[in-house]
Amino acid sequence: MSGFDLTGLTASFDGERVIGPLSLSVNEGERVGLVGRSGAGKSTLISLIHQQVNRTSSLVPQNLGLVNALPVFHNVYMGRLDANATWYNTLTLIRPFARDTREITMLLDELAMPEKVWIPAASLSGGQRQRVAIARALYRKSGLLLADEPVSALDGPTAHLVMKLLRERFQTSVIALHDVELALAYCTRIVGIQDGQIALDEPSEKLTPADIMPLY
Ligand SMILES: Nc1ncnc2c1ncn2[C@@H]1O[C@H](COP(=O)(O)OP(=O)(O)OP(=O)(O)O)[C@@H](O)[C@H]1O
Repeated sequence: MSGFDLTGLTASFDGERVIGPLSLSVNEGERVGLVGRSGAGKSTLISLIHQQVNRTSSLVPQNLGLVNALPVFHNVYMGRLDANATWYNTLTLIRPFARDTREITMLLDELAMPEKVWIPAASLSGGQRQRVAIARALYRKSGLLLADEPVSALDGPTAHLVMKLLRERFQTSVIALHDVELALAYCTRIVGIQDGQIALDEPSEKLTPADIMPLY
């Protein structure tokens, strides 16, 4: 099951409520675009969902969560750390197994950066770092993707390439996007967040960019 049905979602910082209480139910197969102005609560909502689904989802956080001192390979490999035995993960740190190297290089090839597999994450550009976090989420092979602005640092054609890949590989997704056109093109449902509440929830096919603009 990759959908979820969550109620009573709330988050506060320093005693100030920034999310909810709200309910969000997402069916398997839905692709939800989370939109809303900066500070509306999208990132907070994504991490709440991630906690509530017991961290089983594939997550692309806004800060990417890469380990700079490790090569791209190991940053991607981390997507599936919990699926392997400790001895296997420890050996991989020193000398990766050929089948994992093959799989991860193929993923990086799909993201147009196979030559970076042994480069430390610290030496990558912003857009390359973002693609490593996306590769890590793809490598996890979860049915549910939670992604926070996953293509914000990518040029137009690369953003489309990544959005197509995410649509193809994840059955269900919740993706925060500032680019309303991308949200309408790749998501089946748009959820608009305003002041920590759901202010819009409609199928994408019923919406135009002008319908979403009042949220900004
Ligand atoms: N760790 C934190 N400590 C205090 N306040 C926080 C923290 N994280 C988020 N907030 C506050 O919660 C509110 C929602 O933030 P959040 O990052 O969820 O918004 P967002 O919609 O994702 O914004 P953006 O589009 O800029 O990423 C903001 O007012 C923000 O200042």
